[in-house]
Amino acid sequence: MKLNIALLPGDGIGPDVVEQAVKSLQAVGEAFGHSFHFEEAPVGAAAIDETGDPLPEATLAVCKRSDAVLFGAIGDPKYDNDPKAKVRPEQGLLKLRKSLGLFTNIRPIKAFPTLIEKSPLKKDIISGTDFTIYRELTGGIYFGEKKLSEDGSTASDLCEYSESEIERIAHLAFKAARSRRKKLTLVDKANVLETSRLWRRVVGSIGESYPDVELDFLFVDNAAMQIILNPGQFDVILTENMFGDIISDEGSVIGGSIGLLASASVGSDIGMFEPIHGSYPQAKGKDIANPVASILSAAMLLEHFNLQEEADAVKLAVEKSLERGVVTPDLDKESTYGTVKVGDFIADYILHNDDSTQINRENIEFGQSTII
Ligand SMILES: NC(=O)C1=CN([C@@H]2O[C@H](COP(=O)(O)OP(=O)(O)OC[C@H]3O[C@@H](n4cnc5c(N)ncnc54)[C@H](O)[C@@H]3O)[C@@H](O)[C@H]2O)C=CC1
Ligand SMILES: CC(C)CC(=O)C(=O)O
Repeated sequence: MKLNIALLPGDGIGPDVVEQAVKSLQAVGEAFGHSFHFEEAPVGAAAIDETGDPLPEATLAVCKRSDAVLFGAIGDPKYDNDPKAKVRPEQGLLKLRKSLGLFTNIRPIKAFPTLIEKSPLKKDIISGTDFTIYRELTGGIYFGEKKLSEDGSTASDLCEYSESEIERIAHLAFKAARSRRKKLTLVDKANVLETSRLWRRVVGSIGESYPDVELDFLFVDNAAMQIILNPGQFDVILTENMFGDIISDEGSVIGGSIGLLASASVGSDIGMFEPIHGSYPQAKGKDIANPVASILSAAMLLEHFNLQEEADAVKLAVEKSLERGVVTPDLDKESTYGTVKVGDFIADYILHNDDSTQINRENIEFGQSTII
């Protein structure tokens, strides 16, 4: 298969981790006879520095002529600490998601047996955890009108959802639940928010077309507690934009590090594959960032094109790195491995493991990421 992949490394550790994901994809190309062509473009603070725009037209054009986008992270303290900044790196990512029609962000959360002792949570609580968050990505409060009064003393952000925005992601989430353990939990704040009550009505009504899927509802405050109290109860979680952003960072504690959590943003012809973490500016260029989230995002990219065997080869290589202790310091403070060495190990394993083409999927801890 030939794929044109737009590379948007972005800011902070984005370039560090995307470089490792590219190595893994190149190894897959070589091992399985695919041709991946990469075209890089600036986004975020890097793009503001170059052009004044966090998503230059030329970058959007690169994405639009690609088959898929591999995204790193955006964000820089010089904007985070300036409440008056008119242009921000984050606007680039939001605009990109909207422009590409990426209304669903899929975030798998698992407890990996090899890392079970790394989580701050108790082993018996987290073992067997395997759920996926379907986060709405192009609506809600991140996209509503923002206002600041002239004297700067009052501010507001509008949270708005339409039936059709809820329907399209709800169908994807129900289909995912149908292919998994057949349970869907809608996380909202319907006791307070009108938008949440709309979500309940629309999702409840769509649920009638999926009678084989058990649907339940949970307020987001309770969900935040349940995710670390009893994560095994969840199969697919469906939620709006901001709640999904927050509870998935919380879910990353289960796996042991946010540096492990990958995601796929889908909705139109071009998918975007991105770690859930941010630009972790303190670690930029220090060779300490965990590249696994970016590498597993590349595996989700492969699954998106039905290259399951290839995605499995990447996941197996990641598992081997974890098993053998080839991990970054977020997972082992004593580790002598950095971002590059972990990336090298994984790419090398993809290339040289003799049985990589006959992987027994049953033995792969990461399983399938349920991209529908
Ligand atoms: N999708 C994106 O591009 C996102 C961008 N951001 C931006 O990132 C910047 C930093 O935001 P923070 O709130 O500090 O979130 P962050 O996710 O960048 O970092 C939070 C903490 O998570 C850990 N961490 C994150 N990625 C890691 C990795 N690959 N390996 C090891 N540890 C890792 C570190 O302990 C770090 O202090 C901000 O400018 C923010 O706006 C934040 C979230 C998402
Ligand atoms: C615009 C982003 C910085 C919001 C975010 O935290 C995310 O979507 O991961």
